[in-house]
Amino acid sequence: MTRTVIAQGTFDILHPGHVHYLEEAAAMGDELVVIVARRSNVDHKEKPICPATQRRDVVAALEAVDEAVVGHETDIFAPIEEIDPDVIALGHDQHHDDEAIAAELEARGIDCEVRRASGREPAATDELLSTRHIVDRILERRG
Ligand SMILES: Cc1cc2nc3c(=O)[nH]c(=O)nc-3n(C[C@H](O)[C@H](O)[C@H](O)COP(=O)(O)O)c2cc1C
Ligand SMILES: Nc1ncnc2c1ncn2[C@@H]1O[C@H](COP(=O)(O)OP(=O)(O)OP(=O)(O)O)[C@@H](O)[C@H]1O
Repeated sequence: MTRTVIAQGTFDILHPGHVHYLEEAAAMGDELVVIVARRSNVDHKEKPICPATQRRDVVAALEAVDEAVVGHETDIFAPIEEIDPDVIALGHDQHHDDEAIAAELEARGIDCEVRRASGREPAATDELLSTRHIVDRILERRG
């Protein structure tokens, strides 16, 4: 049986940290589906610059990714219910509470494991492994 993994995030300006996360998530199963956050749901940091459909299309073009979808506007568990994954891979630094997610999955009758991916160690000292760092660097050098 195909083991489906879900990864999710903003993916505004892609960098090797995203690739690391998505490759690790893909290795947790046979098929990787990525949920791309809507602008309205990114409220714990600066809003993304690129439109959601653009972020989705670029993520979908990555080798590790089988499918990318723009997330639901109000109920972040609605796409999960529809996709019915075997694993949800949380990013190493994501603010979501693993146990709260597991409890909501159980409440909705979704039998799915919640796992954490690891962080990528910089391969070179000048690697920019965060969208925020890339934006800061652009402002510093071109602003
Ligand atoms: C299991 C799960 C499902 C999610 N589904 C959606 C969704 O359907 N729509 C959405 O806009 N955001 C969704 N999100 C939220 C974002 O993907 C993300 O966590 C956050 O808004 C963006 O911040 P980040 O990239 O720093 O994680 C989901 C998050 C989790 C953990
Ligand atoms: N350096 C990294 N190593 C491993 N995973 C990462 C790294 N950077 C981001 N990710 C993962 O990619 C997913 C999407 O993250 P997001 O798009 O918020 O990236 P970000 O570059 O960290 O953004 P920002 O810098 O704006 O906080 C998250 O699950 C996050 O944990």
